[in-house]
Amino acid sequence: MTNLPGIVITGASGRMGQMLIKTVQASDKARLVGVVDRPGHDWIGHDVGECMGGAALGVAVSDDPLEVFAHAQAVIDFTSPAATVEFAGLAAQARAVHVIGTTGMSEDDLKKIAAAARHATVIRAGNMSLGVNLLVQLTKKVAAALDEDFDIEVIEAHHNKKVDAPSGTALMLGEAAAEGRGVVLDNVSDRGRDGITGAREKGHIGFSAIRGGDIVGEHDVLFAAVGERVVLRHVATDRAIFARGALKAALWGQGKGPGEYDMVDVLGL
Ligand SMILES: NC(=O)C1=CN([C@@H]2O[C@H](COP(=O)(O)OP(=O)(O)OC[C@H]3O[C@@H](n4cnc5c(N)ncnc54)[C@H](OP(=O)(O)O)[C@@H]3O)[C@@H](O)[C@H]2O)C=CC1
Ligand SMILES: O=C(O)C1=N[C@H](C(=O)O)C[C@H](O)C1
Repeated sequence: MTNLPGIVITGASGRMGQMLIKTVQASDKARLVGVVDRPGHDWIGHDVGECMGGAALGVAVSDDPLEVFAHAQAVIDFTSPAATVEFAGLAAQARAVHVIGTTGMSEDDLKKIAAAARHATVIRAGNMSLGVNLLVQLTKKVAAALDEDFDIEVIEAHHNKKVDAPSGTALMLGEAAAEGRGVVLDNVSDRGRDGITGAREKGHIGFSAIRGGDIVGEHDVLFAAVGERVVLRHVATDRAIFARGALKAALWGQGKGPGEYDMVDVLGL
């Protein structure tokens, strides 16, 4: 039992943090060795199981990531860009696999994570579910098959607490569509249309974001031509799909060399 990879969860009190803790706890392939939350959070020092309203798990919430990472084989991190950049350096120092689900990262954040991945195993994806990663592959194929007479639009919907847009998943889908078409997304991306925008430019890839209620995550890739439309869709109804994917990544990463990997590597898609 004690030979099982030890996992640390950051952002313990968050929506994904709590789901990840339950997922690791229920697994017979890994053990929960630590959880981290922000300094000053009222869970610090208390048993995380009790904080979550259940039975004690024998794991206290810490505000000292480096001390906790030192006991882990993997850190699963769904927090904020600033926290994730800090954790990337600390996980590398502790020689723990860093699984990153955090979205909304800037180019500068991504450079810092790439730097950490020069001497650490980092697995990062804007969506850890099997279904979305399959949709990414399908999007690439459909975009390669259809010409610019088909306008590509990525439409996403999430809960009203989400802080970043477009979602990490929408960006993955946009990148896949651009790759399928043989173009660079940054050169053809249409985001945040408002006012007198002019007619849609041929070849562009548009993004729209809906925010409301408790929507877990919904993504459509629309290929719209004159007289017909193709729609590829993924609907998440339970955050457990992301947590299962993240745990799978943490286990897959054991023994892998330094580098930045994604869920396509993990799932072998
Ligand atoms: N890749 C994927 O499959 C998925 C990715 N996500 C992404 O994961 C991220 C988190 O989502 P969600 O759980 O809904 O968000 P929440 O806001 O519910 O959770 C984030 C948690 O991280 C904590 N946190 C922030 N900064 C620190 C820090 N410096 N040290 C420790 N903890 C910190 C927050 O604490 P506090 O509240 O005090 O700020 C909070 O508890 C988002 O970027 C989201 O887009 C979500 C689902 C799936
Ligand atoms: O913030 C969320 O909730 C989600 N974030 C990820 C994203 O930005 O795509 C994944 C999922 O859609 C849920």
